[in-house]
Amino acid sequence: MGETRGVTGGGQRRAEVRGYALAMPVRFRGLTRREGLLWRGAAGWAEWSPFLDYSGAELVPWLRAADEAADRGWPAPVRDAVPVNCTVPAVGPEQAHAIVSRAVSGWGCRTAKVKVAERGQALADDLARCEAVRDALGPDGHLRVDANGGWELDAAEAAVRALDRYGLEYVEQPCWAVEDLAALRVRLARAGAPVPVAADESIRRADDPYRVVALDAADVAVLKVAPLGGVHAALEVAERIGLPVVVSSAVETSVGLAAGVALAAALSALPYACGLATTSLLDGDVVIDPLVPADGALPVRAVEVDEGRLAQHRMATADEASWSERLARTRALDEAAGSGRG
Ligand SMILES: O=C(O)CCC(=O)C1=CC=C[C@@H](O)[C@@H]1C(=O)O
Ligand SMILES: [Mg+2]
Repeated sequence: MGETRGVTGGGQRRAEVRGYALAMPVRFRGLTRREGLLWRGAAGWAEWSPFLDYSGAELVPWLRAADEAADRGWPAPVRDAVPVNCTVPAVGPEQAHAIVSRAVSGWGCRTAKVKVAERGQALADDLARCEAVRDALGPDGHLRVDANGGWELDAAEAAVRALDRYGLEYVEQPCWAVEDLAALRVRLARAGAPVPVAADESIRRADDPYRVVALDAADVAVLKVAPLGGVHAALEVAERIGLPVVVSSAVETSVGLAAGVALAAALSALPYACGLATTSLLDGDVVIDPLVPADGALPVRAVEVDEGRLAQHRMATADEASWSERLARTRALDEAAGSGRG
């Protein structure tokens, strides 16, 4: 063998770390490939897969989420399945229609989240995509859009009012600044088009996730387990933020998705379908029984890595070494912060 395999964990826990690399046939979040590290602890399998545009201290919550999965485990669920939406990348109307039709007929999904405001595209592209998704959903389906902060305030108001001809359940992160989210809510209400606003990046990449409440900037809070530091930490945000909550993935394998399902399963209320059906964005998985929706929902259950699948999708040795170094630097940051937490 001779491969140098990483290890992680301080003290007595020295878990073997292995990397995965999966193609993403359809570009999403600027990605055509998803990579991460996996290891197993006493409580289960952990995935640490912070996107490469995350660095330094931003990587620590992702590590705490992984250590929680491996060593502590998650809170008890209050439900045995969580409703999920399908996710439509910034593709053409025909492809969007096919993605949603497959999700409706194959998974029983009744909600679709559509990526809009993609760099290099125009509102006409978003309108055509949402028209096709509405057709595939039928009149009773739920259609939400996610701009990832891509609109300025005036463009956001124009786009949301135009896209609302297809009936929007909510618009996720229409603008980047929390102040603009608040201003947009006021404008939409005044215009008689009060499309709910969901905050995502303003929570997961913010120093203060509660500022969206202080500024009355959102109707819905989107929570992702990894950037918020784990299921327990995200539950605390859910309880404190005082808004309806949607759980969304970070496009992980079923290992990381299981944490998102655990969060959604532990929430006292779950008024919206969750963005956890994202294994379809990856060209494969690493577990024995991937988390694929049925009857519009994902089951609440543990997952086990399939050694054959992991071998098939194993990260190249050099990449695994640099990811392991990234992990070691992050663990050192966490331990230094921990000693500061002392
Ligand atoms: O919420 C969903 O439907 C799926 C997950 C999803 O949309 C995202 C995952 C990861 C990063 C983002 O590009 C995006 C999001 O902004 O919510
Ligand atoms: Mg989002």
